[in-house]
Amino acid sequence: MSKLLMSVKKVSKTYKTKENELTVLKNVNLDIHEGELNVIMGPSGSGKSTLLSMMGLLDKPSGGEVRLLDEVVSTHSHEDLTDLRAEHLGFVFQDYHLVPNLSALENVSLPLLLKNEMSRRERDKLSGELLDSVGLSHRYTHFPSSLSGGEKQRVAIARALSNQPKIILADEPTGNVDTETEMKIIEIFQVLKKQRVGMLIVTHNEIFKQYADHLYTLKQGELEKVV
Ligand SMILES: Nc1ncnc2c1ncn2[C@@H]1O[C@H](COP(=O)(O)OP(=O)(O)OP(=O)(O)O)[C@@H](O)[C@H]1O
Repeated sequence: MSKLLMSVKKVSKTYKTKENELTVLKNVNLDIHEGELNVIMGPSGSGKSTLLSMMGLLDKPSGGEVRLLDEVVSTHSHEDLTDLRAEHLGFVFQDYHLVPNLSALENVSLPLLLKNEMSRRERDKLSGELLDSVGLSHRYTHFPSSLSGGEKQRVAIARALSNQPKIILADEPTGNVDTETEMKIIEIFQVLKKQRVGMLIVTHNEIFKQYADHLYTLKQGELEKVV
């Protein structure tokens, strides 16, 4: 059995507003092992992005726990979680979250700059290689505003890979792309699998069904294993 990288145990999430409470996740259990592609599908509003935020250590569950490398991390401080994210996780956001006044190369370099372990030259080299690998060698100096949706998506993927994370979490990674780019992105995930990266993708795109090692559906906050 391959190594368990991350898991959620009995996770629930309730959003509280002044008027009411909305329980979005109910008793969710999920494991991410190295080299495995996990795919979650489910209707809009079923809680997919919420679950991904818990696993990306961007938000805390109301109940249950999130474990990273066999340590409970959901109780850690905000600062600790920021460090753990930088060290172990690559996150691809549904709406890219690129920094508008940085070029494609600078956006990809950003996690490396924050980690502060490489010279500028090394950062640029690695970031350039990552942009090459997602087919964007001709877009190093472009700002997000002059990139297409699919190009932004690929910059976001390259950025998620730049700190060489053990785990990739991706929210609708083929959301705005044409078929050719979709295949490129799937190829990237296949390469990451070979590199033993553990992945969780939430998507509406049925094409991922055929590539998933484990397929789940999330319906009204309840996760069900399909494969
Ligand atoms: N911060 C919040 N406060 C209150 N309710 C929220 C908050 N974030 C999400 N929700 C609600 O939680 C439910 C689940 O949202 P979520 O974004 O996780 O769904 P999803 O499955 O990712 O949807 P989609 O496929 O459309 O992206 C929705 O009803 C949403 O309105």
